[in-house]
Amino acid sequence: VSSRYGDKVSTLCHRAVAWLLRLVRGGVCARRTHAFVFSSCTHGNVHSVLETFDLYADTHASAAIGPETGEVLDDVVKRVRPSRVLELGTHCGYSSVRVLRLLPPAGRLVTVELDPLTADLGEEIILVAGFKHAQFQVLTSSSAEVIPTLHSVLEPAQKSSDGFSLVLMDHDAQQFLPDLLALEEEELLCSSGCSVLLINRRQRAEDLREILDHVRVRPDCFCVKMERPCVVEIFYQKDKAGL
Ligand SMILES: C[S@@+](CC[C@H](N)C(=O)[O-])C[C@H]1O[C@@H](n2cnc3c(N)ncnc32)[C@H](O)[C@@H]1O
Repeated sequence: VSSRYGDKVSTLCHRAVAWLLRLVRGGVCARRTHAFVFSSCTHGNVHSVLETFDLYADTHASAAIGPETGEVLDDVVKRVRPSRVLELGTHCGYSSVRVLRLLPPAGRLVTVELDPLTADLGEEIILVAGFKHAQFQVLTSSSAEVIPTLHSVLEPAQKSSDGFSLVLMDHDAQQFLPDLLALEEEELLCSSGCSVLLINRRQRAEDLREILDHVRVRPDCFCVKMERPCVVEIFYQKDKAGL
């Protein structure tokens, strides 16, 4: 019994150390990326901000989706023309800036970041790129905690809203399915159509297996619209006739 107890304690310790390392490394990565972009880009110039991120990523480890996946994201934003976008996983704001620059004048981005310091750094970069708080909101929270509160963030003055027509998930692959289900449960996915982009960081099919298996057994409201090694697009529509 005591050896089993010891094993459990040791597993917990390993997990705690791994979590701390992820937190510290993540913080360092965000601070370095932010410092480089902030000091090297032309403030107020979106293209310069994105170019500076890409320049940084040429020589350093970077959490930003980068130009290749960024172009896939751009194509989806141009096709969907969303008025409300939800991003899970802000980091330093690279993908937020990519999305914001393509939104219509009335479009809004809500972006969620778990780590408070990273959220502040990301928000600053979005402002440096020239966007205003009327166009975006950074929420510091875990996706699971924030989703049930999003109705009030979307349309504070109204009881109901159309929900998000684009969701970008680039936070934690293990959260993709629970968060998708929570968004559906809360009726936060636009019923007339919502594209959900899943960023497959490790480009491993098994990382997305759970969510794709779920989607494929529900053809009444989901379909897989695009499947690339680094990004998968799921399309949600409540009314099957439109699929
Ligand atoms: C890969 S980075 C996002 C990169 C960003 N999309 C870009 O292209 O610049 C993932 C971010 O998600 C955050 N994150 C991880 N799990 C999360 C969760 N459950 N809820 C919200 N944010 C989370 C991490 O702190 C990290 O900053």
